[in-house]
Amino acid sequence: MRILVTGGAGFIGSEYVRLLLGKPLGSADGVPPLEPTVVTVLDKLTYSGNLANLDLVRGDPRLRFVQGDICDPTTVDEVVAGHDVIVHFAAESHVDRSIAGAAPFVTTNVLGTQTLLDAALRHGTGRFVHISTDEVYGSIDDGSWTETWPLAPNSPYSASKAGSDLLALAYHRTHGMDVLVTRCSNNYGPYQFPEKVIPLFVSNLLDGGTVPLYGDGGNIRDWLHVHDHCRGIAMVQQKGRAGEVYNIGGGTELTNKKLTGLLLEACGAGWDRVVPVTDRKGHDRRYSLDITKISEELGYTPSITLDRGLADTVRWYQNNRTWWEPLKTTPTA
Ligand SMILES: NC(=O)c1ccc[n+]([C@@H]2O[C@H](COP(=O)([O-])OP(=O)(O)OC[C@H]3O[C@@H](n4cnc5c(N)ncnc54)[C@H](O)[C@@H]3O)[C@@H](O)[C@H]2O)c1
Repeated sequence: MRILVTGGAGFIGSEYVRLLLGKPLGSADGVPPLEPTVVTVLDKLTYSGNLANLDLVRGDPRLRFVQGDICDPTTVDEVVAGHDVIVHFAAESHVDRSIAGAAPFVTTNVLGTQTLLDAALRHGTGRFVHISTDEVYGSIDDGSWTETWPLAPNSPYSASKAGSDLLALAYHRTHGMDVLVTRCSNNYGPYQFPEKVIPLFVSNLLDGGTVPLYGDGGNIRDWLHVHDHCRGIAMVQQKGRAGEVYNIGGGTELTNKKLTGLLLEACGAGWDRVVPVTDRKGHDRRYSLDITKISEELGYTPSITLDRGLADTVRWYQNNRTWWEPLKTTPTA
C-alpha cells in the first residue's frame, strides 16, 4: 500500500510516519497491521515543519520526501498519482497566529485541502483521511460533543478547519469518494513546536524564564498524547467507514491553571514564574469530546495517562535542547 502523508514533517504528521514505518513513540497496541510499501511525505517545511522530526525513520527505504505546497496544483497532481491512501495533516495550526492574520489559514487549510481532494478525485485515490479538530464544534459548557454536533467554530483557525472538514465530507457525498474525517482534542508530546502551550511552558521553564497564563486560567482542554492520536488515526485509516467522522480524545479534561501547576511541578518551578496575561480574543471556554463511536466501532482507547505523558514529554524536552533551542528564535511572521 502506497500512503501519502501531507504535513508529515510537522508534530503529529511525523508521529504518523513513525507509526507507519514501525518506529512510533509508544506501543502500537490495537493498531491493525499497516505494512506500507511506500510512505511519501509532502510538506512545504513552513516554520513548524522540520526534517529533524523524521530522524528516527531517516534511511528507511520506504520513505520518500517531497518539499512542496499543497496549494500548488501541479506539485499536488504529480505527488498524488499512484497513492492508495492520503492522510492529510498539512495545515496552518496555531490559533494565535490566525488571530494575528487569517490569510495563510484560509489559503492552506481551505484551498490546499480542495487542491488535494481534486487531485485525489482525478487519480481515483482509494481513501482520503482528513485530520480535523474538535475546535470546529466551538465551545461547550456541559456535556460532550458527539460527531453529529453542529459545527460552530470561533477562531479564524477553527473556521478554516471547519471549511476543509465540510469540504472533505462534501467530496464523499457529491463524488462518492472514500473520505473519512477525524476530529481530535489538544495534542501534546515530543517534537511539538514550542509555541503551543505545553512545549512553550516547558521550554520557558527549562530556560529559567516565565510562562504566560491567559485570563483566569479556567479554560478547559482535553489532552491527547500525540501517539494515542496517531493510533486512533491508524484505526480509522484501516477500519473506518467511508463518509464517517470519528472523534479522537484523550479523556483528560483539566483547566489551563491545573495544567500549569502540573508543568511547574514537573520542571521544579513555583507559581512566581507564572505571568497572567490578557485573555486570547474569542477564547473557547471548554472543549469536550465524546469518543464512544471510535471506541465501540474501532476499539480505540487512549493508552497514555496524562501523568505519564507529561513526565515523558518534559524529559524529552530536557534531553533534546538541540531540537527546540533554535526554534525559540524562529521569526514568527
Ligand atoms: N496540535 C494539535 O493539538 C491539533 C489538534 C487538533 C487538530 N490538529 C490538526 O492536526 C494537523 C497537524 O497539526 P500539527 O500540530 O502537527 O501542526 P504542525 O504545525 O506541527 O505541522 C503542520 C505541518 O504542515 C506543513 N504545512 C503547512 N502548510 C503547508 C502547505 N501549504 N503545504 C504543505 N505543507 C504544509 C508544515 O510545514 C508542517 O510540517 C493539522 O491539520 C491540525 O489542524 C492539531
